[in-house]
Amino acid sequence: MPQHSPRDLPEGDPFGAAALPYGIFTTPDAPDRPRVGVRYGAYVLDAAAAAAAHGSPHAPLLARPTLNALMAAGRPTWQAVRAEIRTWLDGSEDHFHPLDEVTLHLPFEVADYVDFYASEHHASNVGRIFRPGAEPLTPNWKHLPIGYHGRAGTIVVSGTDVVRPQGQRKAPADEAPTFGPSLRLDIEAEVGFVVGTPAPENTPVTLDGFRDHVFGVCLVNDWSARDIQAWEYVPLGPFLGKSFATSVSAWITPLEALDAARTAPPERTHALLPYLDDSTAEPGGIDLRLEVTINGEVVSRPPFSAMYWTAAQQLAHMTVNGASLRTGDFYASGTVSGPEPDQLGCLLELTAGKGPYLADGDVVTITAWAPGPDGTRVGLGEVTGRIVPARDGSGTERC
Ligand SMILES: O=C(O)/C=C/C(=O)CC(=O)CC(=O)O
Ligand SMILES: [Ca+2]
Ligand SMILES: [Mg+2]
Repeated sequence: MPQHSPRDLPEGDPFGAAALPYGIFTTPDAPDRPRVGVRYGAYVLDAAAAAAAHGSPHAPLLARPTLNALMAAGRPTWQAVRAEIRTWLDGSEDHFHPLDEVTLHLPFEVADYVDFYASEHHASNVGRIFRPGAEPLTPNWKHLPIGYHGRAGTIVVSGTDVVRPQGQRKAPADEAPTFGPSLRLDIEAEVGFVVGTPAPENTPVTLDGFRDHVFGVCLVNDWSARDIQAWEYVPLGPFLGKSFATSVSAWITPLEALDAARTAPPERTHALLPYLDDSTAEPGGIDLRLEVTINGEVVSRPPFSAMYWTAAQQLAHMTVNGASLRTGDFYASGTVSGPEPDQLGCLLELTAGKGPYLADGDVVTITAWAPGPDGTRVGLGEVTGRIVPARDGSGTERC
């Protein structure tokens, strides 16, 4: 049944009271006034307007063009605001806007961006393709969550077109590199974690500190130009092959909404150093069911519960050297791939390195949901993007 009023939430809607993700939106009558919204079914609750109408002390955190002020306010405030929002859901209908009548914006100002490599299935598959003949997993892989620093300034909100990147490519058999549009443009289905509470330098975040620092979770597509990447990445890792654009969903799901989806990570095959040892910590895995479609056709259903390294371990690792955390720091899980052939999170793996990769005009959409309390579902929204031709206008066939 379509939702004619915010009060008619359809049974089983994944954007019910158990989810309540945050975003930043504008309405056509006030395009210059981005503010905090909360998704409820097919509607966006204007949290700033509802807070003002209810005399909430948190109104100033919500009448903002990004989530950063709310994110910086810390976990007790996140809990208080979420509890208040639940009481506003049956308030004035004037505070709700149909989702298809609003514009959604990049929900937070990104500070630093790190991308990890936490799926054993993905890392092994990619290792076999990129480094045939070598051990697929490097000797450090089971001892630390491998990551690299990405480009914060090119993170874009879902719905933004992605211009096919250009750069140097050189296949092993080529005599010299050539310059041009990437011919092996790929996706990476990932889950992102948004830091709210900062941490000063030289105070590493423990596994238990994860909940106090991470505000919420979103979906990520780490677009990857495999030809550029394969030629440039030795020895310092990914650079221009990934820095042209990274798409994130418009909705940030509060960590608390995923409590019922917590699950034990895969069994650890190697003893971990104390700061990463999660054998006695609360279950660090999260049961998120991702689905990847290209031009409307499902190509994969990657299970996030299969990730070897957890988001809590990644945060502990990121800060163990004394590095500080800022509000808006953002880290992505790494490509989510499961053990089955229909659970792989990128075309490199789905096509065993042979392609085809993305063609101009292709639309890639990643969605996900998690089990919520009492048999409900918690939707994570979607991250979508369309490939548009390289800036030099050269046509690129499906390749
Ligand atoms: O060289 C490799 O093994 C591959 C590296 C990546 O593609 C990096 C990356 O983005 C990792 C990930 O998403 O899991
Ligand atoms: Ca990645
Ligand atoms: Mg990227």
